[in-house]
Amino acid sequence: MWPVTSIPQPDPDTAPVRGTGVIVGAAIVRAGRVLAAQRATPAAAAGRWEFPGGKVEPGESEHDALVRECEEELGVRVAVLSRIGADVPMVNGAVLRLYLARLVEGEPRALEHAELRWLAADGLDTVPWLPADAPLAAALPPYLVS
Ligand SMILES: Nc1nc2c([nH]c(=O)n2[C@H]2C[C@H](O)[C@@H](COP(=O)(O)OP(=O)(O)OP(=O)(O)O)O2)c(=O)[nH]1
Repeated sequence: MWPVTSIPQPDPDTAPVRGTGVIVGAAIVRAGRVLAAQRATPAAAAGRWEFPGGKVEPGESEHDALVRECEEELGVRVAVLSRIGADVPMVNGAVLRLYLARLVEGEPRALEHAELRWLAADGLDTVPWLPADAPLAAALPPYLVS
């Protein structure tokens, strides 16, 4: 019989994660409200709300991925600031990582989403978030003081 050994597990909040395992989201805050986006696809996630963003491509920094995704999805340029909350593990083994962001240029348009909404702190629970986003939305109120 093989001896049973205890393998130390990395701390999920601090361990480095390979680029393709990270989904970055942008909490774009303006005047005390955060921009939430309703997914249009795939069918299983359609109707749920999320933060604009997406997968970090190999060789791409997380900041660059967020800037790229916000251009593709919203038609805006953002400045990426500090991280918000801890990584949220997702069912596919990836993690969702949220960053505070500010609009630098343009007005967000739903180029890939079904709808966009600016939510104040007291409106964060008015939309059905994707499961991984709920704990991150709950961490937002301190950032939504106008
Ligand atoms: N962008 C984004 N995706 C999220 C969030 N929460 C969450 O569970 N997801 C999931 C949905 C998808 O399964 C995955 C990211 O998919 P995506 O479609 O946004 O990423 P992408 O643009 O890089 O994907 P692709 O269509 O280019 O393949 O992460 C979130 O807040 N923002």
